[in-house]
Amino acid sequence: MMLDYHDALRQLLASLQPVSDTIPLPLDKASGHVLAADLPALYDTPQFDNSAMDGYAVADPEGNSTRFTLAGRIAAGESPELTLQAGQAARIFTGAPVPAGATAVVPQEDVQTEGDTLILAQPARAGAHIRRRAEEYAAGGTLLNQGTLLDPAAVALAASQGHAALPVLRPLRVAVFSSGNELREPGTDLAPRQIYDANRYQMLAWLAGMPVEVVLSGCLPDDAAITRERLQAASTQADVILTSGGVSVGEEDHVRAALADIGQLDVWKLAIKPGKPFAWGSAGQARVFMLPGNPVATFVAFFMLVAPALRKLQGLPQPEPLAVQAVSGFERLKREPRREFLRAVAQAGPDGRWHVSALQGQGSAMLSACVQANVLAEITPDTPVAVGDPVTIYPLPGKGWF
Ligand SMILES: Nc1nc2c(c(=O)[nH]1)N[C@H]1C(S)=C(S)[C@@H](COP(=O)(O)OP(=O)(O)OC[C@H]3O[C@@H](n4cnc5c(N)ncnc54)[C@H](O)[C@@H]3O)O[C@H]1N2
Ligand code: MOO
Repeated sequence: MMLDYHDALRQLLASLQPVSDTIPLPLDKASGHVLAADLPALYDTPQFDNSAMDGYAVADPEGNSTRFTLAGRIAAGESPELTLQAGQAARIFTGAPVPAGATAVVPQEDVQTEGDTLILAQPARAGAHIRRRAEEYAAGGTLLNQGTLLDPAAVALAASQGHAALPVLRPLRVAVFSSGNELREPGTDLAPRQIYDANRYQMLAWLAGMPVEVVLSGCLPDDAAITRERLQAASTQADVILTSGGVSVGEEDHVRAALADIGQLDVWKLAIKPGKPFAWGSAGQARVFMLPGNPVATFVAFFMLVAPALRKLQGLPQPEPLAVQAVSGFERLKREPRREFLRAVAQAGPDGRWHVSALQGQGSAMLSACVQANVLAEITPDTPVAVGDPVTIYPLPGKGWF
């Protein structure tokens, strides 16, 4: 009995332990990595009461004045000597420290000036447009929690508190192999019946968006002894070994057999389409993921299984692919016993829901639909789909959403 996708993903993720080694990375290299320890708030944020607007700081303790006498000017970066007395105002700019005595800031669009007199249409609300010291963070607290993905917002927050380097989980070391005697390197000549190696470059492209270090990359020949040797050598250098091809049932499919010889094969074959012969296991300390050779099977298996596994190994708290509910704009009468992931296009409808249409060219050798698709649409086993039926979609990266 082949495992269902959802059971397989659960089982796979449960079997993986995130890396634990920590390295420091400078801020400009930290994006996409996972924070390995809580990061302290070093300063109050903001550090001082400051203006949220270009305008005027006013001292109106009673909250009923509309006329003030201008008594000074404060720009960002300056330390005001000034203390405003009731009835006084100071010209002020966004980010500049609010002088002692000020009760509010009034944006410049809302005032008139006559010589040294500032005139408001109505009294300012107490505290208006003043960003208070420590209103966001107090020094000594936690700025970012361990396990946070260092996205642009988190990097900016760390920088805003003066952290120049961040402790992150060390990048995974990954080895990437395609396999097959028919494969040639792009840029070289093709002999008859040879094809170019698309899958190794596909896998490298998936990895390019992740905080990993590719330590080995190559093409394995259809040769049992060489495949064993290369995988064995990779297992001493890599945390993760990815292979594509040679995992099905043909006599020239040596990769799975090689893993069984040098390590351990945990699972082979899932009830998914495409991607059925997907397998995983381990060799020494290395986790091994074997992707089927058909390029679309590699695509689906990488996105739906390998990428979540890598996210788990990298310490991310929610490694599963994002699932979104949509409405089918297509009909599919076929009953397929494997759970299918169709290449599809989702668009927001006027009803505020996502509407999804399946692309032409669903063959597992047809990469063109992967290029056009912005989602994979999940078809439940043995279940026909009618227009208007609910469908789960998985947004693909690099298609304009993330
Ligand atoms: N008798 C059976 N045959 C096949 C079965 C099966 O259950 N019984 N499963 C089919 C399915 S489903 C898939 S998917 C493929 C996967 O097979 P392999 O992982 O062993 O892959 P290969 O046989 O090596 O190659 C399949 C196909 O993909 C092309 N390929 C391989 N690597 C690359 C690459 N790096 N770049 C571009 N194209 C690649 C290869 O030339 C073949 O055309 O098995 C089915 N067969
Ligand atoms: O699983 Mo295969 O991927 O159907 O082509």
